[in-house]
Parts: sequence; structure tokens; C-alpha cells
Amino acid sequence: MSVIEIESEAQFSQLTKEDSNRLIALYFHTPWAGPCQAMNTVFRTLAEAHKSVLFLSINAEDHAEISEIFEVSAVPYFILIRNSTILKELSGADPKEFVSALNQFSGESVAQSTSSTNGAATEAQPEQKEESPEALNERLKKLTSAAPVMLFMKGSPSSPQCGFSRQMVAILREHQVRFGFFDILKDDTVRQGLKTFSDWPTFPQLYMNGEFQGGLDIIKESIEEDPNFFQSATQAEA
Ligand SMILES: N[C@@H](CCC(=O)N[C@@H](CS)C(=O)NCC(=O)O)C(=O)O
Ligand code: FES
Repeated sequence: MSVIEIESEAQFSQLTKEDSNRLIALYFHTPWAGPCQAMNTVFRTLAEAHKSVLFLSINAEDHAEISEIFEVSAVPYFILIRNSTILKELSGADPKEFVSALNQFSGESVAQSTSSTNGAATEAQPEQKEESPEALNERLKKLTSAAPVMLFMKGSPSSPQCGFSRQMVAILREHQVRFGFFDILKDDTVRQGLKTFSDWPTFPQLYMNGEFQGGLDIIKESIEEDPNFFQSATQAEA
């Protein structure tokens, strides 16, 4: 079964009601963003392997009504449903987690040739030095305070890989804020680790004086509330 690209809310309702016993995988994305494009390929490959599952791909921007029903606030976002019940929700572009959830709920265990999520699979591999949680914590502490203003983004300021990161760069430039940046697409440990460290599930993430300030929406709100937000925040320490 190939992936069905949703064209309208009516089509979505029809497809999700038609065969309610079937496992349905929903994939919310914005097609222009680089990391979403990579996930598109993953989603398509999985659809080929799991014939019994209905795969629906939803452009979260074009179909805001559907995104709202499921309270999708970040993309890529995956939802597994059956009998109108949500079995699993996943945010972020970690295919391994999605594959295990899919295997678990579909009842068909498809060989995971491209991943080593199984504990057993790691045995045969050459020993890799895993960063301990403490070491990662130290690294993140250093990274988040590497400059007075640090932006954790997808891509680089001159070549953002996602619109959310691009908007944050534009805001910082507009306010003539000097900032350091880290491309989280280059380091998945930082990408996943920072979500826990900041207690924030998405990127971009902005740090000032080593303190987490927020994602794009929060920063926009902060500026609305206080047009001198950047000055106030960066001078607070001085
Ligand atoms: N509403 C968010 C938008 C950011 C967002 O949704 N980011 C997503 C897509 S770029 C994300 O980082 N997902 C987790 C991931 O890709 O690891 C904000 O205010 O910052
Ligand atoms: S929305 Fe897909 S990478 Fe940002």
C-alpha cells in the first residue's frame, strides 16, 4: 500500500472511518523543510513494508483543521490510530521510534535492516563509546553558554533547513543581536539531549546567558510584550 497524500478534510474523514479496525499511521509534515523530506522517504518505505496499515500523509500547513483535531504543534509528527483511538503519538524525526511503535501495533514485525534499535543487535557491533548522561549534560551546559546568545537551530544562519529556524534567525538579525549557533541536524545526541535538558520538544531553541528562553512562538511573544526583550535579557547579567 502506498502512502495516500490527503487532499481534503472530507477525504481524511472518509478514509479514517471506512475501515476502523485497520491500523492507521498519520504523518504530519511540511514538505518544504529538509528534515521532513528525509522522513517522507522513511514513511514511504515503511508503507511498502506494512501492507496491512493505512498510511496517510498530511501537510500540516495546508490542513490546519486536521492538525488542530490532533493538536499537532510540531512537525514531523506521527500518530497511530485504530478504532478512533490514539495508540501512539510521536514528535520529531526519529524513525527508529516510529518503526518500533509500528511493529508493536501492527503485529507484523518487519526486519529493521537499517536500524539497530534492538538491544540484541548492538552485541555484534564494534563497541562504541556511548556518552554518559553526565558527560552529555556537561557538554550541553557548555554549549548552551558558549555565547551570550546561543541559537540551536536546523541548519546554519546562512542556510536554515527549516522555516521555524529561518524565522528565528530573521528575528535576531532584525534586532541586531549577535549570536552563536549550533546546527542540531549535525549531532543527533545534542538534538535529542537538548529536548530533555531544556524541557522543550522542538527547535529552534534560544538560550541567553546560559538560560533557556523559548522556541519561536515564545520569543515572538516576549518581543511583543517587551520590545527591548533582547537588551533587557542580555543586560540582566551585566
Ligand atoms: N511552534 C514551534 C515550532 C518549532 C517546531 O515545531 N519544530 C519542530 C519541527 S522543525 C521540531 O523541532 N521537531 C522536533 C525535531 O525535529 O527533533 C516553536 O514555537 O518553536
Ligand atoms: S518543519 Fe520539518 S524540519 Fe522543521
